[in-house]
Amino acid sequence: MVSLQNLPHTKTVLSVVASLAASAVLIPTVANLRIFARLFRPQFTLVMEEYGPDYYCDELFLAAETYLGTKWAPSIRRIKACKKEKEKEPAIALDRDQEILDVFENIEVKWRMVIRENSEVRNYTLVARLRSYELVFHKKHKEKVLSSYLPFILRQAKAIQEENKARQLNSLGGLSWLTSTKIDHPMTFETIAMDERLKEEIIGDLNTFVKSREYYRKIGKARKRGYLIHGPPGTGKSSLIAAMANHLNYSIHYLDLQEDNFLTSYDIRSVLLHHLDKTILVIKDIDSTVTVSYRRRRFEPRKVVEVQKQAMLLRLLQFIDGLWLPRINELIIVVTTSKNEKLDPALLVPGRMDMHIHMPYCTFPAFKRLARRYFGFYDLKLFEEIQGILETVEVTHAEIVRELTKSPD
Ligand SMILES: Nc1ncnc2c1ncn2[C@@H]1O[C@H](COP(=O)(O)OP(=O)(O)OP(=O)(O)O)[C@@H](O)[C@H]1O
Repeated sequence: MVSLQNLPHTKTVLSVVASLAASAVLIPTVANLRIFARLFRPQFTLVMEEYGPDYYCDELFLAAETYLGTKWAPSIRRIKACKKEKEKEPAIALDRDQEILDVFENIEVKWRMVIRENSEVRNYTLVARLRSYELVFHKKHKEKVLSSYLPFILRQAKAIQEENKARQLNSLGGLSWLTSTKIDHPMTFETIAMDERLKEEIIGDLNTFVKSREYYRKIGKARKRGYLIHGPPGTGKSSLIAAMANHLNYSIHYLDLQEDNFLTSYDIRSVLLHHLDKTILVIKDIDSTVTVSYRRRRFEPRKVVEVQKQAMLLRLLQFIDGLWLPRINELIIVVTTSKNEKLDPALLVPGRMDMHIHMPYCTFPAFKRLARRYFGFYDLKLFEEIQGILETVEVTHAEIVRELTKSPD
């Protein structure tokens, strides 16, 4: 909640000034002159309270807290530190009555943290302590502070929060996402061995997607991009997903389409609505079938049926494309298969999966990259022979890595 106070009130100022001026003439002390100067300083104070009228945490207050947490000033004597589970580092915040000076495009502003005891009831809740940030600046900068500085604070805070967010690996347990671990996969686009032109194409596509928020908003579509990765087991499909997540700084959600309860549209909806933001939703081995047991009505016996994963995936994609999912904000869907020829043509129509990526058996350039990564070799006489062999046999990257890492020699 933000309120702008023109301090001090003109009438009060004039009357106080009149009496002060009178006394200042009689006793022109330094203290009097200071008070005099302060009263004339044309300041505005912008107040940002923690809670809005509906007792919702105010976005601007939180942004200010995040932004100021990165600022340090010798004047600060007391700070607060707290850490949320999903964050990498503890967050630092100003404590009561602490002040920070900031300069933005030659404008000087002063931030102050204020805590008031309070007995106000908001939305049936007693707010006992009201925290707020006060921003003090010269009144001639009012327009600039409102139109440039505050948006700058919001942007900065978002970037800091993103940076501090620990990326996670999640999988579906029942109908909710379980966080198993933090992503710490070393694979990057630098280390993955694959066709260089294809790699550049994927990086370009990902970068365009990330930058196209405005475009998706304009066309009114859910902001998602689908990648189909196909190739034999061990050629780097999962490694590519890790490289994509590392490149984008996204989390990963594994969706195992085995769940019995994944049959109803309601379930799909509740699973997806769980704020899948800045994440890669991974569905592996889409060519396979899953055995699902279900019952149509409550007292009927359960039936066991074989369901094509692709049918479930299609349904999921239709839901995501549907209008009821605009809340999904930056979602990348990656499906993998080792049998591309078994895929349902409906899945391959343009717009369903935006990019088809083939991960073939290991080629000679890919081998050289692996050798360089594991041994630091750039060239060897033996390479000629290996090149000849790779042209005649089908060998996966995983097999080569296993051989290369058998012994340090
Ligand atoms: N293209 C690659 N570049 C670098 N390392 C690779 C590559 N492909 C495979 N590897 C190595 O082999 C291991 C297994 O590969 P990965 O799991 O990515 O293959 P996959 O195609 O996803 O296999 P699957 O289909 O069985 O899941 C990786 O952890 C990595 O060490």
